[in-house]
Amino acid sequence: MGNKPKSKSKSKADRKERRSAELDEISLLNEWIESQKPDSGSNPLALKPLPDNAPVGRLHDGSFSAYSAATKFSELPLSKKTMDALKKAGYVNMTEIQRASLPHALCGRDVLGAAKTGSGKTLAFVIPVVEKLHKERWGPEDGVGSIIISPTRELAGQLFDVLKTVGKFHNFSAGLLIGGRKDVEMEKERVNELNILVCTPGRLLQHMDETPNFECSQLQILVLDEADRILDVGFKKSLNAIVSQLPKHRQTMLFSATQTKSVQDLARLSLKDPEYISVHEKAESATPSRLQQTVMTVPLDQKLDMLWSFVKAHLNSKILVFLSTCKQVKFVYEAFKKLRPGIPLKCLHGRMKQERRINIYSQFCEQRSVLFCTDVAARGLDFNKAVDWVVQADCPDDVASYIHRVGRTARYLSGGRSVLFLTPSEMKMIDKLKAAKVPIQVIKPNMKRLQPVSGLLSSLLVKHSELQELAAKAFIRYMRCIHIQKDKDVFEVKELPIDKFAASMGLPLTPNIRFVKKLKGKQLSVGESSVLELKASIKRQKAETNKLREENLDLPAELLSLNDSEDEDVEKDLLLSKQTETEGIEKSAEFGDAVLPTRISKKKKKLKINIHRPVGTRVVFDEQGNTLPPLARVAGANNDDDLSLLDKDKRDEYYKKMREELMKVDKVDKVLDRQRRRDKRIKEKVKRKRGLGDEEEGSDEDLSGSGADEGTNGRKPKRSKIYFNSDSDDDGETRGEKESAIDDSISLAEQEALALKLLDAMHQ
Ligand SMILES: Nc1ncnc2c1ncn2[C@@H]1O[C@H](COP(=O)(O)OP(=O)(O)OP(=O)(O)O)[C@@H](O)[C@H]1O
Repeated sequence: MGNKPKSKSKSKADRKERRSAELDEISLLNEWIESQKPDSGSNPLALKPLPDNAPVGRLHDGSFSAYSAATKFSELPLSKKTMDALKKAGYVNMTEIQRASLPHALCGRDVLGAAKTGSGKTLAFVIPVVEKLHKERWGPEDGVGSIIISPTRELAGQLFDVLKTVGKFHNFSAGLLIGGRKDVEMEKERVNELNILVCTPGRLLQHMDETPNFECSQLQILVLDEADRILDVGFKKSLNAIVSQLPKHRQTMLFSATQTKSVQDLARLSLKDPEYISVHEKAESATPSRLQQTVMTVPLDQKLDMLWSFVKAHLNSKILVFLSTCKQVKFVYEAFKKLRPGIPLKCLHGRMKQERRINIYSQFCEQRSVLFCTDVAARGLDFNKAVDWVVQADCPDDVASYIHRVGRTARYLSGGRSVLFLTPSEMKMIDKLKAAKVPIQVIKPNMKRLQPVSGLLSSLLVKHSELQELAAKAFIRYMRCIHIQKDKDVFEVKELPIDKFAASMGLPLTPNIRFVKKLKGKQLSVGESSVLELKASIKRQKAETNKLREENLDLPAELLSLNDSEDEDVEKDLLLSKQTETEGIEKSAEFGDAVLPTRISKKKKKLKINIHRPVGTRVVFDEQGNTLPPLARVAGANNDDDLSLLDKDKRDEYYKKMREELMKVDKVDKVLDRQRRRDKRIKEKVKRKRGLGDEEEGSDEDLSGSGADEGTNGRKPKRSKIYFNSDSDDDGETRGEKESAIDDSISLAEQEALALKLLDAMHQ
């Protein structure tokens, strides 16, 4: 009992001692920072590094070591708590952007930092944030001391994790404020107690507008990560509203791989003589040196074939595929999933629920898989285990967007590869990339290795009407996206093979798009064209905002042969099929010379062997001796009716008939299949009994062992279930959905058989 007051006083004394040690440390750090400040405008990278084992901090003569020449974190004037956290996380040596910016940022200057993707910019601003509040002895009662703004929720989450790592031993409170979370009311209750906010602009503004007593009048540091994006037109209003509520006297830091220097932008943020730190400005390339970048021409109507072929040839890789709209991501993901490429597929876009987005993001961090995504994943994300390939299946909006997308691979010290598909009318993008110091190699696709998928898509679309709807929406969104693009040197709807593209997606008809009709229909007079241009520019602005919304950026080898120079590595790796990956596929099979198996196409080109067709299935040839994909044959039979399909009633009737026929064929198929499986089971049973008899005669132990192994009646698990289980898990689908996914998927053999039967039935 008597001990109690003693221990209380002891802990009080401890606290007092700790506080006084902390105060001493802070005053030493301040003295050190003040005495060795780098000259304003100087580049710390130009200084001679400190010799190894040189004394650090206060020296014998009372002076301090020159931290502006630091190459290691331990040579910087950092608190022990931050140093311990960095050590624990394994950070020892600084990257160039950290060496160049930290000395300036630690002495309180505004910083405008630019460095290549994956070069460690996050620590370059998180460390000064933590240190500033530590030195100010910031506490819960002081309110918001720092705000870090990110354009996307995933990136905000990632920044928050880095902040937690660096601030591990500090006592600040920090909060992640991003849209799409249901607990906004709880957030409102607690947000006033937070010292550091990591947020997206929309959510921050929501709190500024709605949360009682929420204020940031004491703010010390504001950070904009991916600053050029946040200063973009899409965020303009939100950012202006946010900045108007912040005190002008603060430190501001802006970071990005593609930095803004626009005076207007900087004036909006009231930067004071900012330090422009662009460590890779003089570098030979604007992208990481370990990144191998290639580009090839892919006609729009062969894009899906090319993408499918690429995925099939890289089943052991982690691949990020960028498409331009959410709808395309959905369509390609759903369609490819049904075709079962042999690698888990995932998709990420802004229309997904937040929880699902987070799940997909973390699963992709851990797993070999293909992630189809919009630009929501283009910036800042640091996928835990290296991404092997970045595939830009759709052309990026501009050079900056290209740089950020490819920057998801080859991060820090690791290597990576990227390939960009450009349609013939988008080829000017190559000049723009080269002018921006992007070392990109032009390569030619090896059409012999192309695996056409369009025919399969046609059959999928007939079987699954929801997929047809998705395809139509994806088609329309893509066209609109091209239409509203600013850069008309690169993006021009008129140049696109619209009908062929629709057909390549498996669509029986080209969906009607008003603006395309308008563009096609008449030659515009000068007056009309400027009115249209004006309308287009308004649309572009709206679209920019919508795009950000879509992304939920929170507003309320063998396929390729090198063209110029030969690079064997690239050649081999791109679409180099491994033997194991081509199981069930005739190795020597060739496929058509880029013939698109579209239904409406009347061109009869050579199409040799369909490599998807399992050995032994029936092949049907047309009069010229060419094979035809399943539904192209059906369409061929009705070629005369193609035009009449434009009539909605007739089209519906046509589809209804097709579906009925398919259902009939399905029924027959199911009966046959059931019978086949029953026969197989009986055969296996007989075989097992025989085997069992042998074993019984041999040994009892063996018998029990084999019995245990055959807990599933000796049947092998179904291949499709294993695959779809893993995929469905990826999607966070409910059990019911998973099951329907299993039922819905049709194998290639089934598709062929169905189409053949359907053809017979229709002829009859
Ligand atoms: N000093 C360091 N030592 C070791 N690893 C580091 C260091 N600094 C950063 N990294 C690692 O490098 C990777 C990339 O860092 P970061 O995400 O900060 O890059 P970035 O420059 O912000 O990229 P982006 O422009 O794409 O946003 C991360 O995995 C990070 O942990």
